[in-house]
Amino acid sequence: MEKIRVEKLNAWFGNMKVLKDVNVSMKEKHITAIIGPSGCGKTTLLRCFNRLHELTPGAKVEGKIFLDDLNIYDKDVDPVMVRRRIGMVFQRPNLFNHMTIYDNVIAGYILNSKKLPRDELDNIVEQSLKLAGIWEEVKNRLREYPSALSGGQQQRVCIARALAVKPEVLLMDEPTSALDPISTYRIEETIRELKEHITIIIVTHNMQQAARVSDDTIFMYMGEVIEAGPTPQIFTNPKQKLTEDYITGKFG
Ligand SMILES: Nc1ncnc2c1ncn2[C@@H]1O[C@H](COP(=O)(O)OP(=O)(O)OP(=O)(O)O)[C@@H](O)[C@H]1O
Repeated sequence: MEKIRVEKLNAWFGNMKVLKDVNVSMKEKHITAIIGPSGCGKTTLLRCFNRLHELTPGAKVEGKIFLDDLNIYDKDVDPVMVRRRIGMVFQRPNLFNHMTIYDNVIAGYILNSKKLPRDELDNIVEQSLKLAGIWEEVKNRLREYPSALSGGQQQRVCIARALAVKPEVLLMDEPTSALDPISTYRIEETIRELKEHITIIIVTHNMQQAARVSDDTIFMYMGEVIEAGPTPQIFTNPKQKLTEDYITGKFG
């Protein structure tokens, strides 16, 4: 089933058009990878999904993105609600250093002044850290600060924090680009486990990673979607010459 559908999406930074008539969709509880050479618009497209792009001064978006039946760019849609339903994990771990690991996981609740009973919060923290595959490593360290954790552990706490508010979609912008191979492997494992619960869209520079983790792949070039389809087909039998040239390393 389709979870997200993009229709005639165009985006700008000032006068520079960086997304050109993008039409593409993502299936529910699938992992969709967005690949393409540097500067082709992967991150911009990702940031349109939770209405972050428009926060950059001078940036503009036109077109529609449907989350189920809701066009998130409709005039009366609240971007904060969109960001609750569509969470995001960034390239580098960005935990709040002055907050404990526990408080970081429930930061979404603290920042929204949403008061929940302690045992409910405890439960959210445990479930989120379990889903992010880091519970065993931090369950006795919840009152410590993030700086006590490795980069890979911090990134998994970031994933837990994003999951804690129970989003339907998780956006990941090169989530392992700052990590060593073992941490990368563990995050990829976590991503694959998460798809049982959630729809995932991941931007990656790393084609092996796209091939390893994703069900579907979108190939972009100079602001356009060139080809989208099941990952095995994109990697072994692409329809477009440009896709084939990129996949086989002729440019990139
Ligand atoms: N804050 C910004 N202000 C102006 N232009 C920007 C800004 N961020 C990105 N761009 C430009 O928009 C275009 C698309 O960038 P985007 O970051 O979406 O590409 P990308 O495919 O994610 O690249 P990379 O793989 O290098 O991260 C590029 O030409 C880039 O230089």
